[in-house]
Amino acid sequence: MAEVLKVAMPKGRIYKKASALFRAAGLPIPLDVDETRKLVIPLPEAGMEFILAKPVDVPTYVEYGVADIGIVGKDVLMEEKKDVYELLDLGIARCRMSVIALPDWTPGIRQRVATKYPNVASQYFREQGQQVEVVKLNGSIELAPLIGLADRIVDMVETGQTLRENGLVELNSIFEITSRLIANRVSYRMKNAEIQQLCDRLQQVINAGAQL
Ligand SMILES: Nc1ncnc2c1ncn2[C@@H]1O[C@H](COP(=O)(O)OP(=O)(O)OP(=O)(O)O)[C@@H](O)[C@H]1O
Ligand SMILES: O=P(O)(O)OC[C@H]1O[C@H](OP(=O)(O)OP(=O)(O)O)[C@H](O)[C@@H]1O
Repeated sequence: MAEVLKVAMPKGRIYKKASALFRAAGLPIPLDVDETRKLVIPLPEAGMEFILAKPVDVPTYVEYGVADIGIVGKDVLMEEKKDVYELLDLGIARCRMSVIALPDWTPGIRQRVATKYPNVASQYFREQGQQVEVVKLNGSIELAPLIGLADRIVDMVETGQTLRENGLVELNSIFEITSRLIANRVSYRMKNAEIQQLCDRLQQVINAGAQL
């Protein structure tokens, strides 16, 4: 008998794209479960159970093994550095991590950088040999240079609309972001057949270039 796969699914912008990818791979997954208040969703027909999580917590559930697999942005993986396997690049929720400032920004001796990703930002500026003070914020990061909290920010850019509407410029891009399929190390061995079958089905859809 095939084992049920416990899947940590991020609520929010990734959910719809990820569930569309699963459906394209032939799995009967509902479109709108993230709009209910229910957090654990049994999906017996798909051989799965969804755990609806805050995106940043997905690697934690997977590392601890309460979820066998999960879907998460590369940004979160780079920031959290959890002990999980990264199995597949799903190619969805594409954007980039960038350094952003007001157009009149100039390099100073010691500058302040605001971000939701303090580990990513600290590592980047260390590698660049730049001394900066990193301030952690939890959202609306673009506010920081506008109101004088920071000289630069490290944040995600997709369409560039947020930057344009706030008169900010992208100084440089640090890395590209897409969502990834991750697995718990023990689950990957114990439920290998189920996980491998899912990876193969998803890979086929990704290779076919389905527009989700
Ligand atoms: N503008 C964007 N375009 C494309 N992908 C994005 C964009 N912003 C975020 N993402 C991707 O989607 C993931 C989840 O983003 P989302 O905004 O849903 O979550 P969050 O801001 O962490 O959650 P919450 O709003 O609950 O705090 C990010 O980790 C990133 O990989
Ligand atoms: O280039 P764009 O298409 O404008 O997308 C980029 C914006 O999207 C994300 O914000 P999100 O919507 O997650 O809101 P947040 O500020 O609460 O993090 C990100 O932090 C940027 O602010």
